Amino acid sequence: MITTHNLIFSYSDTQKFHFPDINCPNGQTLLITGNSGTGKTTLLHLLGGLLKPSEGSIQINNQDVLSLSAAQLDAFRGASIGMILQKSFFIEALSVLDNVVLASWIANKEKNKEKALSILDNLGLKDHVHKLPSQLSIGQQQRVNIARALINNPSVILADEPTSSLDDENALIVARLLSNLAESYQSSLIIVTHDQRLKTLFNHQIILS
Ligand SMILES: Nc1ncnc2c1ncn2[C@@H]1O[C@H](COP(=O)(O)OP(=O)(O)OP(=O)(O)O)[C@@H](O)[C@H]1O
Repeated sequence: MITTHNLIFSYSDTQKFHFPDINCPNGQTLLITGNSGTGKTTLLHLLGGLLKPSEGSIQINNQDVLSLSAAQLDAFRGASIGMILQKSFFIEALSVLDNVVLASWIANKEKNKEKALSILDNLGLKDHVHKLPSQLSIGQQQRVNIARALINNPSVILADEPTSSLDDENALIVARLLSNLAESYQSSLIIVTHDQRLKTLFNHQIILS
């Protein structure tokens, strides 16, 4: 469950973002759309604790995220937030499986290989786990990204343009998959996108202007 109240952020004196309040319960998907430059990625980075607002509050499962110290926030992010960024950043020398296992190691010093295999299997990547990321298609790489974000059972999944580099078929597959996984894991899923194809898929939407 993630909620925000009165979030305000500025990169400079001339540009101030005042974001609408967010309320995304467990298991629900919220789509945040808006034209280029309206602050979608900025908002996602605020929600993920990568940027700090000048005003406002963010609560994740009743934790006031902005009251945490930098070290506490790092630990909280690792345990509670899964981020799917627009570009995939893999360790290219490691297999798909090891890239996913590494994410659990970073968060809690556990090498959870069985779970990584099970998530990759759920995502239709069973036959690709021992390949290098560069040997996969873009759509498959995006699914590895999703596996990596889910390995620690995050309360909140934040996805930045997860479908914009995908063709129509893969875009719909990835969007539905993400939403179904969020529901079955009872995570709150927030997708920011300008991908018009997703607009018909989700009931809960906020448009930034
Ligand atoms: N690090 C930064 N320093 C200064 N200004 C920035 C920075 N990052 C983004 N901006 C500005 O903030 C505004 C919002 O950027 P943001 O990336 O959040 O928009 P967006 O809605 O995600 O855009 P797009 O759909 O094009 O990705 C833009 O005008 C951008 O130039």
